[in-house]
Amino acid sequence: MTWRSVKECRETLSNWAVQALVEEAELAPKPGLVDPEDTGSHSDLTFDLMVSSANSLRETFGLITEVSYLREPDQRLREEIADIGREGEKNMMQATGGTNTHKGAIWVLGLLTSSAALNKPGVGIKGTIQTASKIACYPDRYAPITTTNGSRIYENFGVKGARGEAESGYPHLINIALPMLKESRSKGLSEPLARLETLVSLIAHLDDTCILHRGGLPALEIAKVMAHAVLQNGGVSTLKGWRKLEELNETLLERNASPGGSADLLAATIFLDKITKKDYLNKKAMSTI
Ligand SMILES: CC(C)(COP(=O)(O)OP(=O)(O)OC[C@H]1O[C@@H](n2cnc3c(N)ncnc32)[C@H](O)[C@@H]1O)[C@@H](O)C(=O)NCCC(=O)NCCS
Ligand SMILES: Nc1ncnc2c1ncn2[C@@H]1O[C@H](COP(=O)(O)OP(=O)(O)OP(=O)(O)O)[C@@H](O)[C@H]1O
Repeated sequence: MTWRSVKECRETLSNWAVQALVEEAELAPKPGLVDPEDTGSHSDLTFDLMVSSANSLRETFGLITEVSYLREPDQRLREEIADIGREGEKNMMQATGGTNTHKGAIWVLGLLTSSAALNKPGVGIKGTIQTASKIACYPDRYAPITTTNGSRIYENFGVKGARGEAESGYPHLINIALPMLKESRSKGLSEPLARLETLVSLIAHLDDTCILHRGGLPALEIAKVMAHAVLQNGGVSTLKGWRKLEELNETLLERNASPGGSADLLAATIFLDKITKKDYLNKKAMSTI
């Protein structure tokens, strides 16, 4: 099986990446994060801004798809998509008037769209993640030497954040988010509840540098404990679990903390879910050779 053309590949994958970001933003009520009901811990973000930022990234994901199309993962590809990703960050900053809406999301969805474009469709979720990780492991030789929230966190806490998650093969996608989405659906949860449960399970496990840089280690620890409490009390589809989710939200707001890394990995989970949809695999997006 293969794509009919690079154009089809580009349009399909960039649409799904943008759609995954929009669906992540639309999910509510997310603790500490921007959604249609409130802006969580973010005084400089709105739901409309998240959606227009997501749409402004279609070109970035499209270009990444195009340069990756049926290539091998190698150092040159890594550097080409790093360049496009950095340009995408600049465009995002322009589209939002200087606010970071999707930096972490550009990183993970950039790597995944690149991987999905260079692999043939049908390689599956694990294959797509493995190649994305392989690309991330090549050194980014032209990365500007600047201090970022992530670099400060690494110096202070030794936590590797978004880069470490990619280089180690996305363990929180493989071991936490994807199994939780599957399990929640098989228990009969509605799609929004299954996604919310997936987000909570990510918060319970991830060393999220977004929480760390806003609230320090105490915020990260309490967020994990309280997210675990949601799951231990039956999850988001039960009254007790829902109360715990509200408590988690209140605590994150009190500490001005936001699980942006978990939100990015939820968007990645939604994207990966789309690439295994049967209509895409059987007929819609490709021909069989
Ligand atoms: C690696 C990245 C994220 C930069 O790291 P940096 O230290 O500057 O990130 P910073 O801390 O400012 O933001 C990272 C964001 O990642 C997310 N995040 C935080 N923790 C985690 C985690 N444990 N796992 C996954 N994502 C996380 C959050 O949204 C957070 O805000 C990336 O932006 C980058 O290197 N870009 C260069 C362009 C590039 O190579 N692109 C390639 C594909 S597009
Ligand atoms: N729905 C969402 N709400 C808020 N953040 C999200 C959401 N979805 C994804 N994110 C991620 O959260 C990160 C935004 O975090 P944050 O606002 O803390 O930005 P920052 O620039 O790291 O911090 P600061 O604004 O404090 O300097 C982005 O990298 C983005 O990918």
